[in-house]
Amino acid sequence: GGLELKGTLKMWCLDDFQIGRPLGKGRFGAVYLAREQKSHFILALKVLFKSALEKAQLEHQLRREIEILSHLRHPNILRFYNYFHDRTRVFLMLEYAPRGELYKELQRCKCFDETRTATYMEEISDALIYCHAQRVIHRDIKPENLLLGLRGELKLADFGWSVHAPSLRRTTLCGTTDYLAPEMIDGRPHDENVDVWCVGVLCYECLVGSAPFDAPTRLETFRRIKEVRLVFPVWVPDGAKDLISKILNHTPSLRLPLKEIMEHPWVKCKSRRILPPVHKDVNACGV
Ligand SMILES: Clc1ccc(CN2CCN(c3c(Br)cnc4[nH]c(-c5ccc(CN6CCOCC6)cc5)nc34)CC2)cc1
Repeated sequence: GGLELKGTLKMWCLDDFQIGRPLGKGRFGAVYLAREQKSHFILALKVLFKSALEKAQLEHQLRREIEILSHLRHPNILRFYNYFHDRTRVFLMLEYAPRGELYKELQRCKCFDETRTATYMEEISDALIYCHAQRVIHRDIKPENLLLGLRGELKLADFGWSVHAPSLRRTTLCGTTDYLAPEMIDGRPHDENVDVWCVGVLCYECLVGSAPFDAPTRLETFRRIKEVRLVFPVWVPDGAKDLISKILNHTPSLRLPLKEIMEHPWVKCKSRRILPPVHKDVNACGV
């Protein structure tokens, strides 16, 4: 079962856990495998250093991520159970994704076949339909923020950049440029359709093994994104080319809606999505 609830609102602390191996290091901290002492429940514990967060003025962004994550429950969204902090660190209790990070899998396989790619398209579209229904836009969809569950299903993680739509970006852009939508580059107001753009870029990168607007310099990548200079290798199947071309439209409102991505003939025929058995969500950690 889930992490048992003690009393009404359980205040967690580090002593409640046995810390396992590090799952990865980041700029502001690290993620460890952890086991809750009483229930032996396995989870991922993300440790962030308050000093680093303050220096980068990201405390408000973390507060927003916690606020947003604590209300999201979907099989393709990495579950957030609870959080706690001590004098120097903030701890996020997150679902453990047993099959690791999608981008490492993509590096290992070079590219994915149609079945695997179409299944990911169905899963991420369903997760985003759920987020957008709550006016949450992720804004940072890319292989680095996607994890793989027990059955290889996609788990959308890292809502650090997510906001409530509509929104104007306030903090400077950092990290990969390949997934930026044209309106994000121009700093124009953006809405849920930035996530739809990223689904198109992800579909291309999964099938081809490199991003559609990849270029030697950041500036050239921006130019290719704004022109939507889309070039497919000859072997990309027509169904996938049709889907990607309908998503990667410069005009946000003309992009194929998520529901129609899920119903696209190529996705319908190639996807082998397995939904986990629905279980009554034991009131895990009182979130
Ligand atoms: Cl502060 C910060 C620190 C590190 C990172 C980068 N990753 C973010 C995602 N992290 C994981 C989270 Br959150 C939740 N569940 C996970 N599960 C794993 C994981 C699980 C299994 C493996 C081992 N591989 C699995 C695939 O086969 C080869 C071996 C590697 C990683 N990483 C995470 C791992 C670290 C982001 C932010």
